[in-house]
Amino acid sequence: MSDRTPLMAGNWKMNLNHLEAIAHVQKLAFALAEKDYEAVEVAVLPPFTDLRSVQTLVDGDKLKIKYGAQDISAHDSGAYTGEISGPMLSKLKCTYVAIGHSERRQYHAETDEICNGKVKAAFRNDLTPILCVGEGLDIRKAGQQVPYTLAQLDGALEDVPAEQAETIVIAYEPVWAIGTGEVATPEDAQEVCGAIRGRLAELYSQELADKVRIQYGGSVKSGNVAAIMAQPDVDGALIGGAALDADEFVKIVRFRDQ
Ligand SMILES: O=C(CO)COP(=O)(O)O
Repeated sequence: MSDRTPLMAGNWKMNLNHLEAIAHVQKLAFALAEKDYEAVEVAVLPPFTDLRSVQTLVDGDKLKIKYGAQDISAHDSGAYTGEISGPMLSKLKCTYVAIGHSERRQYHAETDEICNGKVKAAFRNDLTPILCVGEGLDIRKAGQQVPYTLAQLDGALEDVPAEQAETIVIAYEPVWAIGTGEVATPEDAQEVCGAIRGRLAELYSQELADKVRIQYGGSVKSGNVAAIMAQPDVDGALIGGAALDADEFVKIVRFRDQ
């Protein structure tokens, strides 16, 4: 068992307005106990428009729930209509920012180069990137999931120094398992998460690789989380649909009880 603290993060995607966000975080705060936060780091990634409301609640009640954004601009300010900058997110005391989620890669044509710019913007602004990588079904069928995912990792980490890379979170999310109910087997998750850790050791050092948390994402639920978390290189989960149900999310946080 590693000494990496598991990170359970709820990616709300484009769900829950700011009033619903407040109600949801209040439910989580009510259900979660001190011992949960000691065992697991708990985070939510709401839409941008909810972040101020979540910050006010977390700050006001000194909650231990962390929060962050689902995307970030590669630029810190300027004429970039519709974008949200790193300084804006760190001013709202965000801890995390998801970068390169497959839905952003697919619908917004985000390349590894764009992700690299966003990873650097996050670090420049004291935000921890949750870098999402993972293959589509065609790649999986061709048995190319490891080289494909490692190439995404290499691209997003280009010129990122070790002192920054050691704090990054990597989320391995096979695209074919997202929102489909088709969860990867624990062995599938371990194969790629283990390869990611191996590549971090090659790019940086084994010591650094041993510090980095690697999450699995894709149809995680209370019923399958324990088996996935039992894998040696899986240090948490990035949860989509199941994170919108507070009771279910709390059960996932308590994966050791499942
Ligand atoms: O994309 C995901 C989290 O970022 C996973 O989504 P689901 O848990 O809904 O499959």
